[in-house]
Amino acid sequence: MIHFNIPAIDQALLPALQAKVDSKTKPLGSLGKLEEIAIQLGLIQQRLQPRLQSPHLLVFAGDHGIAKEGIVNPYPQEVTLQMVHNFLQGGAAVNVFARQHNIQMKVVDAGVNGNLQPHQDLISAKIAYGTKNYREEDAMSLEDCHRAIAKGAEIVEMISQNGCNIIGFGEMGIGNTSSSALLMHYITDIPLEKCIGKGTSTSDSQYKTKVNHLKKVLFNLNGIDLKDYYLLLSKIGGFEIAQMCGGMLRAAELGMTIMVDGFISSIAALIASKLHPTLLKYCIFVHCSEEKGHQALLEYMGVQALLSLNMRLGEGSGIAVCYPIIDSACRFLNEMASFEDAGVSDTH
Ligand SMILES: Cc1cc2ncn([C@H]3O[C@H](COP(=O)(O)O)[C@@H](O)[C@H]3O)c2cc1C
Ligand SMILES: O=C(O)c1cccnc1
Repeated sequence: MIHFNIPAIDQALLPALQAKVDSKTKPLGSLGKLEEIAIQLGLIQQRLQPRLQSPHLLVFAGDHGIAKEGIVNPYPQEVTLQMVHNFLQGGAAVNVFARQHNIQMKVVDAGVNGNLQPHQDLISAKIAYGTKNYREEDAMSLEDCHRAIAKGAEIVEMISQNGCNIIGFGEMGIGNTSSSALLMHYITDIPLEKCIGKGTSTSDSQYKTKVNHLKKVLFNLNGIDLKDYYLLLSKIGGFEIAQMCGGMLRAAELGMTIMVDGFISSIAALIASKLHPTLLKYCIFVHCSEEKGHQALLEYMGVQALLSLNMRLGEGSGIAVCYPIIDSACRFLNEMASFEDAGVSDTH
């Protein structure tokens, strides 16, 4: 089992960072959330001039056994593999936005049910050809869960060695809104119906079927220690969720800024933060998804999302869209003139 050592962020620099923000030629506090992000970046990097270096976005892909039934997911399981090809060809939403903002994107095969040819943007980290159906048996063995955590950590370490200090976590896996809702319910104790959203569906009747079907999973978990997060992940999780979780923990350990995408990415952050609460200080939750449970999940973690764009896609698409705002926060701190520099009069 892999151990992470995530340091608490030293707050000693906070007054100097706040003073720097306040010295800029603007009314006090007028850059709102940009000011909070600028300070967070400064604290994570422990300097008054934080820099965003080589931004990366990883899209972790994995299949879910339950998706084979076609009951909780309107789109068939094959779409995971097909979308991975689409990512590698540059045709998905996340590709378009990542290209727009010069974010390097890599696709991780965490556990896709199919074989993939080698590709320069593909990281092969397959644990298995999808999880098992957790309605019938554990999604994965505990051993595979630990392998997935370690693999995610290894991948992030490799990316950081290329000079990246800000990294985003997106995902692709048909059926993974169901796995995420179950994980949220067991970890937070929020009623299951408040955790389940429509996912890729737009129909109320499909939603009701999804809720009824997922309620049947509840029996399998009787008697397990719900605070054993790795065990829970192995019972009902996904390989992409486990790898994101390990990746986020290693990113925090390395002092990187973590960009969390929508509902599924936030579930990985939830598990990671249950294991190491200091993780949240390294995270920027870029947007609040339309997926039903996301707002409640963010509130449970005591965090606020940067934007609310009514998006409900996943892939890391929210990260790619919101990254320029984080960039703006960093730039104003570094480039904006102070009252003194510009000869502008401050308040009396
Ligand atoms: C074409 C297509 C592209 C996607 N890109 C992200 N997702 C998103 O939808 C899936 C989760 O929804 P559910 O639990 O309802 O299956 C995930 O793969 C997620 O990333 C997509 C889904 C589809 C169909
Ligand atoms: O918010 C998300 O991450 C999300 C929502 C719906 C479908 N897929 C992903």
